[in-house]
Amino acid sequence: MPGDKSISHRALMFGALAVGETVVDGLLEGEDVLATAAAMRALGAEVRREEAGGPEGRPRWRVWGRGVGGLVEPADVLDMGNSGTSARLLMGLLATHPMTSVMTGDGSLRKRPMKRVTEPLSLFGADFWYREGGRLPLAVKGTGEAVPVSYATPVASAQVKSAVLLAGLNAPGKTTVTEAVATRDHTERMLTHFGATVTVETDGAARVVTLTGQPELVAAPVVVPGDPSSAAFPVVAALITPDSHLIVRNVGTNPLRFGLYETLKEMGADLILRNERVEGGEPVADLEVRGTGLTGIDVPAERAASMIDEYPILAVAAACASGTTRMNGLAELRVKESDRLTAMAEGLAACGAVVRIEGDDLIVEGTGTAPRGGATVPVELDHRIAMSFLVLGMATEQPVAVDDAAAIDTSFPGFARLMNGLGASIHPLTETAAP
Ligand SMILES: O=C(O)C1=C[C@@H](OP(=O)(O)O)[C@@H](O)[C@H](O)C1
Ligand SMILES: C=C(OP(=O)(O)O)C(=O)O
Repeated sequence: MPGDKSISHRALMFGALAVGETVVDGLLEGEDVLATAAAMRALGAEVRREEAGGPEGRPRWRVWGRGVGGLVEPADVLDMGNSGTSARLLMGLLATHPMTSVMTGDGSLRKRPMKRVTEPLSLFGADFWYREGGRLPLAVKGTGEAVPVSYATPVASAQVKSAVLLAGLNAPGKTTVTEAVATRDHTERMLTHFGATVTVETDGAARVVTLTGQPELVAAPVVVPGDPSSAAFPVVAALITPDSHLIVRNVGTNPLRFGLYETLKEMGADLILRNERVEGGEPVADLEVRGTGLTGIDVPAERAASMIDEYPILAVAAACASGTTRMNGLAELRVKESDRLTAMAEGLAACGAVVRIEGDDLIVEGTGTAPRGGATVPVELDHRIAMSFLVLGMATEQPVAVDDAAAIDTSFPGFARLMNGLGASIHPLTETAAP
């Protein structure tokens, strides 16, 4: 599996703030992470790639950091491409550096809401200018005299939590984020790994995370595990293809990222974790899966944060399962790279599935066999929509097409090659000549 996207972004950002050389193996070389790498270079860090410097001749990345508070003003606009994580986490860093930066992104990112981070970041003393609705392009004037902040996140979002914690890195005293539902904790884990003091108190599903500001971050090696959000595609492909048998090696199993696999097991998936171990502070395992059929279930809203990027591919699994699957509490899907709730409902319906949206819930009526397929689905710059419908096409009678597969490279370079090696037939459609 390609490296974990969330962990890859953080390895580059924290490496750029640490003193010394951070060596990163297994970095995801997707466009989103490359946008973070370019931004960290523009902010003064040295970031280098060695073609075959890592284990088994894989690329190795090295980052020489500038110390907490040591980033320099970028000379040009920072282009975060398609990546919400790059944009929002970086805004946290920029908010507490005394300089002015301008940020933009692609047509998808420029539609996504940024007030969810600019509002808490203003509490540190930063100023923001943005388009209507808090949209990119955006300018931030960071403060050199930040005050620490205590903030309760109104949305379950690891990006909001992380943006506040990263701003808190360069504020004296304790910055606290309270979240009503736990979201992925890679920021907390990796900041601790780099020497920061981060405490986490839990109260039922809620968490209170406290960071002590202005630590000296010390360079530390990072081994990036395989991305469970990417592994979801071959795993579901195997589950919806009868008689499949697949082992996916080295997949991160962090419990705050593992909701999809829990859900698939509840749907009756033959899914076994092998060789469970801890690598670089994160739990990993090999996943063994067999295609033996799935049954629809109710997926509780409380689980959404632990599988937020996996609903498109879960909806595909549900369309091939027998019985009703109800996915509850998906409001956040409307503000991803596209409106994923609508994209899945419309795309699955075009492929012949029975599906509906009720409020923020997605309901898919499975018949025990895959829907017929035979549609071309608009991707709207959303990698997960593209990959989900291509996987569906492995099980349908008629082929499924997507109108643009380029976005897949943001998180899963080599997706088509890998899936074709498993028996898929993903290929560009040849243009028919104009009459
Ligand atoms: O912190 C992160 O690395 C991410 C958090 C999630 O976003 P939200 O915080 O908006 O839920 C997720 O969708 C994204 O792919 C990666
Ligand atoms: C939502 C996603 O990423 P981001 O928010 O970083 O664009 C994703 O990868 O599905």
